[in-house]
Amino acid sequence: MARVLKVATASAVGLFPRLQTPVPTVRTFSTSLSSHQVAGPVWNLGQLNHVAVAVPDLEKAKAFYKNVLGAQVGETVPLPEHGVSVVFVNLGNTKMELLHPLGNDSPIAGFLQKNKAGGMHHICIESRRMIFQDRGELLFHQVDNINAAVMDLKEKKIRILSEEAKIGAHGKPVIFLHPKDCGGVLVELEQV
Ligand SMILES: C[C@@H](C(=O)O)C(=O)SCCNC(=O)CCNC(=O)[C@H](O)C(C)(C)COP(=O)(O)OP(=O)(O)OC[C@H]1O[C@@H](n2cnc3c(N)ncnc32)[C@H](O)[C@@H]1OP(=O)(O)O
Repeated sequence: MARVLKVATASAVGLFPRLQTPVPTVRTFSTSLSSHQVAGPVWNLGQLNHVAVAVPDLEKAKAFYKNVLGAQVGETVPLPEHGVSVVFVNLGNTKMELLHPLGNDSPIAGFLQKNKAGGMHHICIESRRMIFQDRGELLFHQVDNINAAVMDLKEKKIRILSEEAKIGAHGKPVIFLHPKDCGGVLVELEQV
């Protein structure tokens, strides 16, 4: 859903400190947002949030990153709604997420059956809100980017692996895109 803000230049810059004048991305579309009305994606990819690795033995993997490589390794967090337990390894500019199956229907069970020693499971890319300037007026549209992404990707026949966004490991909405539609890589988009 689009929200419209009418603001003066100064307050726009104040509200959205990442924006410097002139506004870097300027597209024109009406207040009722639809991807039909926009030339490109209505959401904006940001940085790599994490690379996830599925592991058969979580404690062994934690010990490897902590004791052998000397990384900062977090606590094990069970996420039953995702069917996994996760551990984040802090790498400074990004993270690794160690994944281990939780429960009977874990979505990573099949992957670990095929890859007994574990392996790279998915990448997670941040998806930022995009702010639009309308017809040169100081009329800004804020897009709920995960819903915009869903709409845009469905039109482009990219399979989304859940009916709707779920809340991911960082408490933010996430969607997963089918690896066969993304060059063989399972892609998670996280709204930031
Ligand atoms: C907490 C949260 C967060 O970070 O915020 C998480 O990480 S949750 C992390 C866990 N959650 C998820 O992964 C949710 C989304 N994932 C899924 O829905 C599933 O894992 C699928 C991606 C659909 C795969 O499921 P499953 O292994 O049962 O399907 P499948 O055996 O039929 O696989 C279909 C084809 O995709 C390939 N395939 C399966 N998993 C893959 C992966 N991770 N990367 C690349 N390719 C993969 C298989 O080898 C197979 O290819 P061939 O046909 O060529 O043999």
